[in-house]
Parts: sequence; structure tokens; C-alpha cells
Amino acid sequence: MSRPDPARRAALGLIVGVLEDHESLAEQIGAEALDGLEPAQRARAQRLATTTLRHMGRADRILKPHLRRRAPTDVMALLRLATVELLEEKQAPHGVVDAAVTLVKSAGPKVRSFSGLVNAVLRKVADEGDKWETTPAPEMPGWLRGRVMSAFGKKSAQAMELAHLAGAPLDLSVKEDAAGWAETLGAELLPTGSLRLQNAGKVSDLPGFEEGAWWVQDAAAALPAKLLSPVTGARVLDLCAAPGGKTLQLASAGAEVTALDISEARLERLAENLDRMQLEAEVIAADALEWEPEAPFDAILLDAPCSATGTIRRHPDLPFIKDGASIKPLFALQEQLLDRALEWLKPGGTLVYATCSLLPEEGEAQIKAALARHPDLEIIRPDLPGIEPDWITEEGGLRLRPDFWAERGGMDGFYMAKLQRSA
Ligand SMILES: C[S@@+](CC[C@H](N)C(=O)[O-])C[C@H]1O[C@@H](n2cnc3c(N)ncnc32)[C@H](O)[C@@H]1O
Repeated sequence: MSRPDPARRAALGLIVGVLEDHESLAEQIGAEALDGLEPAQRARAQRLATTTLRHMGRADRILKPHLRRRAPTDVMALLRLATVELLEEKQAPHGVVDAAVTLVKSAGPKVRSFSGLVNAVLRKVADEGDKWETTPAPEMPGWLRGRVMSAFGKKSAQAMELAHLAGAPLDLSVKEDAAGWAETLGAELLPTGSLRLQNAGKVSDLPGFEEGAWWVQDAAAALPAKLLSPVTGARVLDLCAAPGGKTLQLASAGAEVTALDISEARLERLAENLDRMQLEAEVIAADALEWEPEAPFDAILLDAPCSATGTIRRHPDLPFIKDGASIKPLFALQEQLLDRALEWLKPGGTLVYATCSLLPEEGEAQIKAALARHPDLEIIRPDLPGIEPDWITEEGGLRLRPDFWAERGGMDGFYMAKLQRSA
């Protein structure tokens, strides 16, 4: 019997970890799930797991008529992986079916007994290329879809689901000379100033990485720090800062930055990022609910912990590891963090509140409630290059959605608003 392919086997482990243990791909990889694989195999395992989770609802629709009863999680994961390889990646049927059967046969007796079924089902699936093309994008989980539909309507929810299926290009924020780096990298210079690369390959191999000319940051994620500007020479608190995309923007704009986060592990990545970019900030590991600054700040950026539902196109594992109940405590935390941060703001100072969420509870509703609680606050409407007038909300915030810029490759879902304390 031939030996099981290590990348496929590792991808299966990742998929089962997401579906059964509700552990994210990043957590599993951080916990050394792919250690022991060659770099190329690691990358392939990660890509296979990500693509399978992104298309899982579609693979299930194809598989359902061929399965009289549901197989165990490991076998289902293998069938889904192979279906995606056959129909989305258009790999040769012979190789995919053989590899899947070899993997089943190498497993324990419970799974091994499904080898005949795996073989038979995948041979049928291999002929369903036409059906695949018309199989709709997977729906968001019910708890999220309901909220998104009531906030933005059914058509918008469907457009977001298409954006989730399309995945995401690589976006970069550039320290200086965006147009020059766009040319060097063969990237598109987006209207908001970020660079965009389709099919970029390995990030650390791109020109400018070693010398710290740019860093990876979604185009939507780059807007909260831009909204806070001008910050040159200002004392700025980056609250909930790690891994530091926004700290880098503030420091490179010439602010004197204090970057605070509760997670020491994530702050290590922030420190590495500052180092590579040759930028400086004061880095503090602390719980923002307990910490007190020595003096108030001119400006604060609060990128609050949230459901991260705006990042599903980059993280297709997210719908399988979060649910409506697990994110509810975040709404109260966001309110507490916002009220605390406002206490640390100088009179006349500005604060940008941001979340990478599709839920109004974590965005529009937080800001409306904050304005009602704090009569000394005023909202400043966004005025940034490249943003469209209809992205500005009724209360004066900025709502970004994954289906915006669809023809360019979308953007992460985000909400942000700029508040000013009266002088
Ligand atoms: C959305 S992420 C921040 C992303 C970051 N601003 C960036 O651009 O790279 C939210 C962060 O909030 C941090 N966090 C959560 N609760 C916190 C608390 N009570 N005090 C300080 N940081 C907290 C998390 O560790 C996480 O790094």
C-alpha cells in the first residue's frame, strides 16, 4: 500500500480540529499542528484546509445525495477535502481518489471500514463538475445571517456570502512611496492608499519585506488609523494594539505611540513587527480594564476585541468555532473599554473606535449609545481619500463590508467612528 500524503493528512487534522474541537486554524498551527512538515507541505496543508472550510457548504450539497447516512467526522472531512480538490481545484480524479482511499486505509479500524464508501462516492463526485459551478455559496451560520439580514437586507447578506467564498487578496500598507512600491511589486494602488496583490505567493520572498518597506494589512483595517490622523507629534494610545498593524501606521505617521494589549504572546509579534519596520513605540502588557495612564492622551485608537465576523473571507474557520452566545459578552466589554478610554482623552482630543465585525451591536449601536451616555462627545464624519459617500452611516461612522469593491477583490468588514471630546 502507498504511504498517505503528509500534507493531506495534516489538512484533515486541521479540519477535524476546527469542526470537532472548535479550535481555529491559527490556534492549531500556533500549537505546532504542522510541525514536522517541510515548508512546502505546511503551506499546502494550510491551503487545503482553508479552501475546504471555505467551500464546505458546497461540498456537502454535492455529497449529500451520495450518502445514505452521515459518516463519522474524520470520514466526512476526508470526503469534503477530496470533493474540493476534485471540483474546485480540478485535480486529476485518479490521484485524488487514490490518495483519499490510502488515507482512510491508514486510519483506525472504525474509519478504515469506510474505504469502500469513500472510493465509490468520490468516483461519482468526480463527474459532477457542472453541478459544482452552479452550487451556491455557503450561507453564514444562522445566528450571524439573521442579524446581517436585518441590518443590511437579504441581497447584501448574499453578496457578502459570495465575497466570503471568493477569499481575499494580499493587501499591504506602505511606509512611504506607495506608488513606487506598487510598481516594484506589480501591485494595484487602491484608492485608499493600500497596495493589493492577487496571488502574491510567499510574503517574506517579496521585495521590500526584509528592509521593512511595508507590512501586511487589509485595506479596510488600514482605515481606522488614517481616520485618527493627523497624529504627527501627538501622544497617541493604541489600545488593544497587538499584533500591531495600526501601531505601525501611527508610528510611521510620526506619533509618539503607547501600544497596550492584554496578550503577551500577541505583543511579541507586535515587537517583532516594530523591529522589522525600524519603528518605535512604548509597549505595555496590561488589562485595559485595570491599567491607568500617567497622563491623558491627545488621541486614542481603540480597536476593540470583537466577533471578527468581518474577516470570514480570510478566516473561513470562524463560522465553525464561534456562535451567537460566545460573542455576547464582548458587547459589554466593548462598552467598558470605550468608557475607560474616553477618561484618558485630553479635552479636545479625538478617539477612533473600530471593530472588524459585521454586527451593528459591535459598531453602530456602540457609538449611538456612547454619544447618548457622554454629552461632551461629538462625532466627526469621515473624510478620507477613496471612501464612498454611502459607506458613511446615519450617525456619522464608516461601515465597510466584504462585498464592497467586489470587482477588485473585496475588503474586510469593519466599523469605525471618530469621536471628539469637547475642549
Ligand atoms: C482586534 S484585536 C487588535 C488588532 C490590532 N489593533 C492590530 O491592528 O493589529 C483586539 C485585541 O484586544 C486585546 N484585548 C482583549 N481584551 C483586552 C483587555 N481587557 N485589555 C487590553 N487588550 C485586550 C486582544 O489581546 C487583541 O489583541
